[in-house]
Amino acid sequence: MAKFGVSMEVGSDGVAVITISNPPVNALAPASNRLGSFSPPLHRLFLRYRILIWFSPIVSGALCLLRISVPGMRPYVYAGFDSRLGRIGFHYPIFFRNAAPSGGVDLSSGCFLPILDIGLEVLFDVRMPCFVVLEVLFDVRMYSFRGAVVDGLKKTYTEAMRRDDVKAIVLTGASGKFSGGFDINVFEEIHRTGQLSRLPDVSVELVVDIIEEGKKPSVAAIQGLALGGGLELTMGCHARISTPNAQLGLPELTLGVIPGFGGTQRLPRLVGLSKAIEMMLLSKSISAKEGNKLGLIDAIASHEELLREAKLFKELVLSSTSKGLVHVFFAQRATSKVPKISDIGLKPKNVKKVAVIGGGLMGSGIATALIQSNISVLLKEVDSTYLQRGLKMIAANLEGLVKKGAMTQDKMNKTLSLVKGVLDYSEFRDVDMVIEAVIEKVPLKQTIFSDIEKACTPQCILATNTSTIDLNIVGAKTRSQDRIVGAHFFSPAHVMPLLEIVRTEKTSPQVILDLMTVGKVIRKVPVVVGNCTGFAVNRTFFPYSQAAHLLANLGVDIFRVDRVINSFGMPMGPFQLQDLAGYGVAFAVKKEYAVAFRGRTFESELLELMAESGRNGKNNGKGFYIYEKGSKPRPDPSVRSIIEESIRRANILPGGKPVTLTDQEILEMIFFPVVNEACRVLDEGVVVRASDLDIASVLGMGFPRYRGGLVFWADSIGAAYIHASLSRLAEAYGSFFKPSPYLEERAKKGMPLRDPPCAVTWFESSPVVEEAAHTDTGARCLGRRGPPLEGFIRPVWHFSSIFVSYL
Ligand SMILES: C[C@H](O)CC(=O)SCCNC(=O)CCNC(=O)[C@H](O)C(C)(C)COP(=O)(O)OP(=O)(O)OC[C@H]1O[C@@H](n2cnc3c(N)ncnc32)[C@H](O)[C@@H]1OP(=O)(O)O
Repeated sequence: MAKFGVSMEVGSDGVAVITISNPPVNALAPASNRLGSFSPPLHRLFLRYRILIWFSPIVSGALCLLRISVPGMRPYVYAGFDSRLGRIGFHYPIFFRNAAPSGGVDLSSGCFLPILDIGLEVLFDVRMPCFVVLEVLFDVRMYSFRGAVVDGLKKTYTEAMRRDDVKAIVLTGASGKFSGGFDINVFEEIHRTGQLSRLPDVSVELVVDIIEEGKKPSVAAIQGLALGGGLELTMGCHARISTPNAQLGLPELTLGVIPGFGGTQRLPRLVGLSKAIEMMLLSKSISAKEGNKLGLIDAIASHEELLREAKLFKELVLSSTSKGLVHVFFAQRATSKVPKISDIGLKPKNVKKVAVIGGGLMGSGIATALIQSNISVLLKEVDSTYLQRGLKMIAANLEGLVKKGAMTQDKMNKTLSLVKGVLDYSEFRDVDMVIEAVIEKVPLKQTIFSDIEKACTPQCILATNTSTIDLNIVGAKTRSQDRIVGAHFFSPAHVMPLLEIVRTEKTSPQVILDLMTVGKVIRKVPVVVGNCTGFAVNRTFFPYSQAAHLLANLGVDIFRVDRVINSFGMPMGPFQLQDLAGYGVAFAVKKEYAVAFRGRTFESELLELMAESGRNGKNNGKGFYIYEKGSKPRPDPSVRSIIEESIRRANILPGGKPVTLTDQEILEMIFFPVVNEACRVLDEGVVVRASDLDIASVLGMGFPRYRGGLVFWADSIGAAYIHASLSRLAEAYGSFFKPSPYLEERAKKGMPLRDPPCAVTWFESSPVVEEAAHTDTGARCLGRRGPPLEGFIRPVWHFSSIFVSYL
C-alpha cells in the first residue's frame, strides 16, 4: 500500500512513479496541517522554552503536559496533569480557530492513526514565565497527517526532476483512484476561519512550473476518478493514460467555485469549447473513453491566464455561494452517518426483490426507481384496470428516459422485465421488502399492514410511503412494529433525490440500515428522521403554503408572492406549487396539521373556493395559473374574485385595508415561520442534526442549494433578527408567527440555530457539529467541558501556571 501523502518509487528503467495517497479519494490537501501547527501569532516573543510534548492516543493516567487522544478518527486535546495522579487535575478541551499559516511542527510525513505513541520536541514561545501562548488548530475531520499532498507533490516532483536516475515520471493515485480534487475540507475551514492563505497557488507553481515546464516527461495514469484539481493536475502532464471507466470532470461549480488549477484554460483546448463549457457549467463528468475520443491530451494555458483564474478562484472561495454549496456537500455526506445505526457494525442485507402496493403516481414512481437499479418489483393493485394503469406509468417513466437519450430501448426492455403486476399477496413470500403506497387512509393502511404481516416472511421490511400519518397508527394492527419503517419518497419518486426514512422508537436499527442501503442503491439521499406528523420535510414546510395564504388574505398579490419566492431561488412560488401538487393533497393534510400543530396554523378557505369554482391546479389545467400544453403557466387574473371572497371570509385585513409590504417582508413572512417550525423539529430531535434538515429542504423542497439549506440560511441571518421579526409579526397578525422557545433561547443567547441538541452527543465527526462545539451549548452537548473558543485564555492560563511549576 502506498504511503500516506505522496511517495515515489524509481524503477531500474528510470521511470519514477509518483503516487498520491490520501484516502478515501486522494484529495489534494495543502501542506500546512492544523494539528501540527503551534505558533505564537498573538504575542511577541519574550522567552523561549523547550518543552517535551507527548502525543499519545493510548496513555491514560500518565503524567503528561499535553495529551492528544484519538478515539477513532477524532483527536481531543487536553492540557495539564492527569487527575488520577492526585495532583491538580483538569482536562480542558482546547479549541483554537486560527493556525499560523506556516511554521510550527511539520508533521506532514506520515499517517497519524497508526502511530500510537510518539514523542516530539517542540519549540514554544512563551511570553512570561507563567503564560504560554499556544495555538493549535484542531478540526474533527482533520486528517492531520494527510494534509501534505500538494506540498508532497511539489517536493517529490522537484526531487524527481533533480535526480539523474529519473528519466520520466508517471503520476498516479493509490487505491484505484487518481484524485477527487482539491480537499473540500479546506474550503470549509476557510469559511470558518477566513484564512485564505490555506489555498496554495498550485496552478502556477506546481502544474506549470514544475510539471508542465519540467525537463522530464510526465504521464498521468488515471484510474477510478480524476475530478476537479485532480483532473487539472493531469492536464499539466504531457500525456494521460486512463482505465476505460475513470470519471473525468470539473465539478467545481457544484461547490460555488471555478476550476482553480488552470482547468478553465486547459480543458477547452483539449476537448473543445462547447464540450468544456458543458462539462464545467453542468459539472458533468465524462468517462475516460469519451475523454479519449475528445482528445483529452497535451494542453497548455498561459501563465497570465492562470494567475487571473487563480485570483478569481480565491475570491469565489470566500463567496456566500461557495460557503452554502460546500456546506451542502458535507451535510449530504453526513446523512449516511446515523449514530447507533451505521456505526455499530451491522451488515446491510441484500434487498433483491421488493413489493410495491399501489400503482398510482407514487407507487409507479417508486417501482421505476427500484427496477432502474436492478431490484425486482412486484406491483400490487386491487384490480386489473388499476394494475394496467400502474404498469403503463412505469413504462412511460422509462420511455421518457429513452426519449432523452438517458436509456437505450434495449435497456428499457430489460428494465421493464423486472416488474411484475399482481392482484393478491400470494407471491409476497419471497420479497425482502414491501413498500405500501396507497392513499392516505388510516383504516386501509392498517388492513394492508396486517395482511402483509401474514403474507411475508418475518424478516421482511414493512415500509410505508405515507407522508403524514403516524407510523405507530399505521402498524397498530400488527405485532411487527420493529420492522415497520417509513419510506417517504417525494414526487415524482423516480426523479426526486430525497428519501425520508422515518423510524419509530420500535424500528430496529437493522431495518433502518437496510432501507438506507436500498436508498443508496437506487441513488437517493436517505435522511433518517423521527416519527411525527409530516415528519421532517412536510412538517417543517407546512407554514410555507399557509403563510402564502395568510398573505393572500391580507390582500397581497399572490403572483407577486410567487415571483418573490421564485427570485429567492425556489423552483416555484407556493401558489404554483399548490397547483402542481393538486389541491387534494392540501385538503388531506390540512386537518392533520390543524390537530397536530394546534394554535400555530393558519386556516383559510381559499383552496376550497378554488375547488368550488372547478379548479384543481395543473391536473385540470386550471388553478391560480392557466396551464396549456406547450406553454408556460400563465397567471389567471380571474382568480382575483375568488381571492376577494376568501379575504371577505377570513376578515383579517388590518383596518379593513390590504397591507402594503416590501419584497423583503414577503420573503420573511413566508420563510421565517418555516424556520420557526424547523426550530421545533430541531428541539424535538426529529432530525439527527441540523444539517440533515438543510439537505431535506434542498432535496425535498427545492430550497436553493447555494443558500446552504434552510437552517444554514437562517443562521446566516441570525436567530436574533428572525426572532425579533417573528415577534413583531405575531403581535400584528397572531400566533401563527409566534416564535418557538428554541428560537427564543438561541436569539437570547446569541447562538446559531444549528447547534446540536443534546440528543446528538454521539455525532462528532461533522464540521458542522464541530463548529457548533465552539459554543457553550455545543461544547456541553458534545460532552466537553470548558469555555467556548473565544474564552480559551482561562484553561491556557491554568495550564501554564501548572506547567511552569512543573518545570
Ligand atoms: C482547485 C480545484 O479546481 C478545486 C477543486 O478541486 S474542488 C473539488 C472538486 N471535486 C469534487 O467536487 C469532487 C467531490 N466529490 C465527489 O463528487 C464524490 O465524493 C466522489 C465522486 C469523489 C466519490 O463519491 P462516492 O464514492 O459516492 O463517495 P463519497 O461518500 O461522496 O465520498 C467519500 C468520502 O470522500 C470525501 N471526499 C470526496 N471528495 C473529496 C474532496 N475533494 N475533498 C475532501 N474529501 C472528499 C467525502 O467527504 C467522503 O468522506 P467521508 O467518508 O468522511 O464522509
